[in-house]
Amino acid sequence: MTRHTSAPLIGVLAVQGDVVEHVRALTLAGAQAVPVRRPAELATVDGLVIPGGESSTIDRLIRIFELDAPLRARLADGMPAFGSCAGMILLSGQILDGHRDQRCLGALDISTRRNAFGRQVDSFEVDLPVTGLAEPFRAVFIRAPWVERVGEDVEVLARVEREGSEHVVAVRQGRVLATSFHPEMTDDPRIHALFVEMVREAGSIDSRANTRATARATSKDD
Ligand SMILES: NC(=O)CC[C@H](N)C(=O)O
Repeated sequence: MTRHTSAPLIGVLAVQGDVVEHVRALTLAGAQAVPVRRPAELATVDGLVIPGGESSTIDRLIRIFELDAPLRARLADGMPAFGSCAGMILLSGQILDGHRDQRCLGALDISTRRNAFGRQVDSFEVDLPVTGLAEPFRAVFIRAPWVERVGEDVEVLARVEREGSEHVVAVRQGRVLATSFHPEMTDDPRIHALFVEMVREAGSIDSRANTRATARATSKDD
């Protein structure tokens, strides 16, 4: 599952949403990127992006494609993941203003409010300072969520100010990254590069742990 080359294999969940844009951004950021539609494809990737789109539709399709259980299992097992916009909603622990029956994957200890900034006409762009990036990032918000509650293990990477209030719009918790905005819709690969680095780091930590486990098992056999 974990490769040792410098280009990790990163999947983009491809049931609905802006898959092609993420594949392109990941490739620019130095990863090998593949669409993921089947459990067998999910099993081969070192990390996964959940794209922007419509979170309740993606949630429904995940279940129809029988990806729900394998996805939860891989996330619980420490697979790195990055969600943008609808992807952030799906990775959350709680959805506010969700569709009836809409579920989330609980990989981030956050509560996310859907369509928090208003309707489609309220889509906007700002130059956003993001922790870990030297220069502000041109952030594109489209019917975006914001993060209303952040658990204590969650690091806030960015906040945006709208109409006099500040809202959390980028977070990281361990191996899971999420943004309310769409870095895949710009030509700037820095957020994807941050995620590719997280995947590389996770791969080398896991392979060191595997080496130690093998060494322990071998020494027991001696
Ligand atoms: N651009 C987007 O991904 C929009 C997200 C959408 N409003 C949802 O609830 O899923």
